[in-house]
Amino acid sequence: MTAATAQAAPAVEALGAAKTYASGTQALLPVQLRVAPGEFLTLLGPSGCGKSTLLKMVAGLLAPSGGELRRWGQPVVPGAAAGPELGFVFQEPTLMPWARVADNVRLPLDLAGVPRGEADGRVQSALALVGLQGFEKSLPRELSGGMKMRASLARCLVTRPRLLLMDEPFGALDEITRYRLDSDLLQLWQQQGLTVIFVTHSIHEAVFLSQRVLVMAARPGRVVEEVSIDEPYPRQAEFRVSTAFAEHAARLQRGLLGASTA
Ligand SMILES: Nc1ncnc2c1ncn2[C@@H]1O[C@H](COP(=O)(O)OP(=O)(O)OP(=O)(O)O)[C@@H](O)[C@H]1O
Repeated sequence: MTAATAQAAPAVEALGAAKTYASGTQALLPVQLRVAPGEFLTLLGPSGCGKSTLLKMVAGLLAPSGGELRRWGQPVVPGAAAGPELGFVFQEPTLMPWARVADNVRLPLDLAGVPRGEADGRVQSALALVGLQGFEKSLPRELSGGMKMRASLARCLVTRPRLLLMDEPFGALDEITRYRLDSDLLQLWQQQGLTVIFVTHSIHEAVFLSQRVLVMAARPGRVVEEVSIDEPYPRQAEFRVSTAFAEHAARLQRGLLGASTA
């Protein structure tokens, strides 16, 4: 494959990707999905609709039981190291409690054998991107929940990923902190030209962030609707109280309700 075809390939494709666990649970019926480079896509749905399952299959952390996943045109090999191009942010910040912020953020570079001088420079840049300059020497217990999540995001950005998979990253935060992190994430997404697949239960978070939302339903897990949030960026706080925002939220709400009564 040439560099030109890699550029043209979708960032992510799911070609009938499905998952039935060994227990017999149909976590995800076959999904057809194409995510363009630079897109912000959100998976929205209730607990158990297969959001994490789909994200883990895209990351190669979980093998599909049917169909295929591709990243940048290449088949995803389950269990194979994804490389620095992919970042995965979990709901829990999963920081090493005994290590200072800078050491936590440098971990992926240490594991990859990046020389210390270069790694330290990249850690500084990643901390600046998430607004944590000055907290290099802090321990995780000295940080607020939002700051821990920023550190976790910095640890992900330090490898300079092109694709960010985010599994309810701000779900445990208070609403105001979450709004702030949502806004900062959008800025990062635009600045860095990232492709993002974001998982949430929150209709409002989905509307605020996304270009496109896949509405999902449970038992069995499946995609029931695809909704475009055709609103310009940058999206300011006022967008949250606009009529357009309310209309998009109502549309997603109807999609979720329709799926739960179907
Ligand atoms: N390892 C597993 N073995 C068996 N069943 C599983 C496993 N992981 C998930 N499931 C089941 O698959 C379904 C989809 O789970 P998944 O975690 O993907 O949903 P989700 O939408 O991400 O839920 P949540 O929002 O609660 O995280 C659920 O019914 C869940 O119980």
